[in-house]
Amino acid sequence: MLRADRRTILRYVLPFAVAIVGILVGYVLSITLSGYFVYLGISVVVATIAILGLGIVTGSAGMISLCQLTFAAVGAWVVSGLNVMDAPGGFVVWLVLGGIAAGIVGIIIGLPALRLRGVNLAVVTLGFAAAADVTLVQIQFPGAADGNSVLRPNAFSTDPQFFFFSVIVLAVCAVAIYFLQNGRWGAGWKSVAFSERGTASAGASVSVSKLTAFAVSATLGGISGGLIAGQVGLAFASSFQPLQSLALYVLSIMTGAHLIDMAILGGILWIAVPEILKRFGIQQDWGFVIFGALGVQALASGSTLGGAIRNAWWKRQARVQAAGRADTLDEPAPQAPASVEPGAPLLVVQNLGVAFGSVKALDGVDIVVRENSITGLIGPNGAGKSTFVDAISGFLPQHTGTVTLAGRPLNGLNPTKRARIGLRRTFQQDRVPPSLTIEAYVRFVARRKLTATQIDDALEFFGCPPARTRLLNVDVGTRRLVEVAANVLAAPRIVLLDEPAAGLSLDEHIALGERLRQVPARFGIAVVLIEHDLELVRTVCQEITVLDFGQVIASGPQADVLADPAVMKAYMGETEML
Ligand SMILES: Nc1ncnc2c1ncn2[C@@H]1O[C@H](COP(=O)(O)OP(=O)(O)OP(=O)(O)O)[C@@H](O)[C@H]1O
Repeated sequence: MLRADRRTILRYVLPFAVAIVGILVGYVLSITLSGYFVYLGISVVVATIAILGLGIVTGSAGMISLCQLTFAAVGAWVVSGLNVMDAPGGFVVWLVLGGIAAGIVGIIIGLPALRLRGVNLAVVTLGFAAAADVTLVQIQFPGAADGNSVLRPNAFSTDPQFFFFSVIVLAVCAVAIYFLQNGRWGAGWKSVAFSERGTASAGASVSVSKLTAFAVSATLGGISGGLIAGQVGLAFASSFQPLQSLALYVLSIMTGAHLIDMAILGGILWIAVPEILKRFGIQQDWGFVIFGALGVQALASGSTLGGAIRNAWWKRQARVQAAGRADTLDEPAPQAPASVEPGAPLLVVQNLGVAFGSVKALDGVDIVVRENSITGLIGPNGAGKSTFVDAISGFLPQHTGTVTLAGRPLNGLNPTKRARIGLRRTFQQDRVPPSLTIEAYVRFVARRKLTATQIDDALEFFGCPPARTRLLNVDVGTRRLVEVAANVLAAPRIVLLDEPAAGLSLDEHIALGERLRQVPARFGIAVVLIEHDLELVRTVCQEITVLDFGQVIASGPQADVLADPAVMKAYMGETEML
């Protein structure tokens, strides 16, 4: 395993090193390329910035945006307007202001994304692009009518110099995006793309994740538009048409433009395809047909070029690492610390009821979970266990009855707020975003400062793979363990585990049981374990509550509950089986 401190250094130093190399390459190209290719080079860089931004909404956050060039038009408009006004600060300041203005428009356009998905969101964004296009044609860009050309920065006034300037802007944007992608925001974007419920239960706001994705994406769009204004001098609506935004979208989903190298490839294709057509004497509009065909292929295959290449590489790496390491889950659990006595009532549920139409999934359920305790919640299929977890964690606000955590009423709080005040849950279905590394996922879910060593220790305790492992390369059972470890590292008051052992082998069940038993003493957290596997519940839980047809039929110390004839009858159907 890579040492934790080396891992941290690599994460911070590498992106700057790559950016500096990129800038040097840009400088060399700026002094070696001939005039026409310099102009094309500027266009490639500008398109790369726009596609990189688009990749955040489409590739990272899994939404659709068909108006990236309209955000670019906002940036170009602001730069042109400030140029006409001869505003202080010069081109660089105007460029930044253009990006900020586009970012604000991005948030406004992102608002419908809080309610809309898929085709509906596509229609909204395309409608915005079409409306903006009509308006721009009518009113034109500031300075366009009287030929008031945008002034480039003094040191970058020639085309080769402006190309070099654009490369520097791209490098700055790329480093910023790298850190955003690998920070909380990026984890939020990837999480929301995979599961909104999983995102909320990690204490993150789904709305904030979506809006930040739109804002950052539009900001980059605005910066690219500002650069276009500097490149051409006089901006016109024809550079920002909705059809071009559509083609840009196609390139972003085809290449996987949230990845910086793939955004560069997208930028090259954006310029190269029409250029090649021109060389062969074919009308450049045919480029849209080619982009359309590539888009259909990308949507049909469901994967991006960048994603496919990286997945293949990571799978290979995972195989090499797996060969060199014994499976930690099979190792005996760490030495148990002294067990702690359960404390005061922590989670108090009174008269909880949930109805789906005429089906009463929960009816008058009372449960008390004490601090530092492990309570098992069992019952046959359809008894209401998952409904209970959903109601307690805030996903079923229509429930009746009251729920308090450490005396604080939870009624009316959404899942994000409940997670933030110390009530965490895991899911029966896989809600762990495969596009993250284990470490990034753990940091996202934990929502608190953790050293690499703390993460490594907790992962080792739960028998998870090393922190750098991609979740994509981890089987579903192990992903559940990572989910448990991450939620425990969040240091909540209580964690509700919905069938955490599903997908694990028998040996792994036993190992997990041993580890869960130690959670209250080791981490100071109360646990509610929802399980079908009675052996696991027997091993782990002091107290057990049994649900049947949405009602509590028994509750109390393990031995008493499991000996209860009503439980035997309801849970297993026949008494001999318990
Ligand atoms: N969204 C829903 N709409 C309608 N009925 C539902 C819904 N969710 C659950 N139910 C019903 O509520 C009851 C309780 O379901 P729930 O999934 O909570 O049971 P469970 O004990 O978790 O079952 P399992 O062990 O199979 O996961 C079942 O009758 C189920 O069909």
